[in-house]
Amino acid sequence: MTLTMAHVSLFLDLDGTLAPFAPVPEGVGPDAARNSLLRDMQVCLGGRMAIVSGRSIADLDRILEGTIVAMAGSHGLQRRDARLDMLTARCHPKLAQAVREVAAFAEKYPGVVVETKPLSVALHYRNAADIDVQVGAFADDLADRTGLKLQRGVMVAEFLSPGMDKGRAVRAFMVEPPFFGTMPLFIGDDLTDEDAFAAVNAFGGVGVLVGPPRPTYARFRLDSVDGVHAWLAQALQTEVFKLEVPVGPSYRRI
Ligand SMILES: O=P(O)(O)OC[C@H]1O[C@H](O[C@H]2O[C@H](CO)[C@@H](O)[C@H](O)[C@H]2O)[C@H](O)[C@@H](O)[C@@H]1O
Repeated sequence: MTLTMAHVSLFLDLDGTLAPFAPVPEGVGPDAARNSLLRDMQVCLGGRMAIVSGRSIADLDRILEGTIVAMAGSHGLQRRDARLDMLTARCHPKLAQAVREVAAFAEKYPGVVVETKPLSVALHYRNAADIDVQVGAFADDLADRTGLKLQRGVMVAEFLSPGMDKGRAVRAFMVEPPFFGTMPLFIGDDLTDEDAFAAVNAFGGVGVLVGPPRPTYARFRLDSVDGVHAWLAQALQTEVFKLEVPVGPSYRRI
């Protein structure tokens, strides 16, 4: 499948898609080559490009050096539109309690990293021993007691205000200029990106999964972060997005 750039809006996840994983969240920093590629892509698409991430917008600006205009951060709880207007959800009244309880849980398990964000708290256990079961029980209970939404990703449990996700963020961009009326393309790797894959499908667009095949709403696949960079560079040169590797019928959820 080949998509002419002039008809496309591009939505990109950050961690695992544009940036390789690091042991801790702050381990991801600015990268001159990546940021220059994204800047060029934003210009080439006439601003029809947005980063859609679980990170806060302030953190995205740190990593991307403030060069990208449209962004959804904190899984859509924060959104900066193409006119630079900011929309931010209210902080959940039980967030402070969740931060305390997550910190207390982390003290029991070496390697667990707590990331406190403006509108959520994430418990990362990428570097901890096999504690999936303990995290699962703790996270379900905390979400039940606080009313916070539990968002699971790969080796992470995050607690945030209910009501938003990456799919809703993509939908919000798609009804505004300069995105309105174009075909959305979403590139992402994590479970949290599935809402966005489903959203682009509803707009007649296409999702691209980064990494090995898995059950997904995405229709195409790229192998790795390096593969995403090379694919974006090729698109800039040719002014078309070429989608060559289907995700495989047995993995398609739709
Ligand atoms: O939606 P994304 O842009 O993919 O962001 C998802 C989360 O990414 C970050 O955590 C992940 O990457 C870290 C750095 O590589 C890694 O240490 C951690 O284990 C991963 O879960 C970020 O820190 C989170 O805030 C984002 O929600």
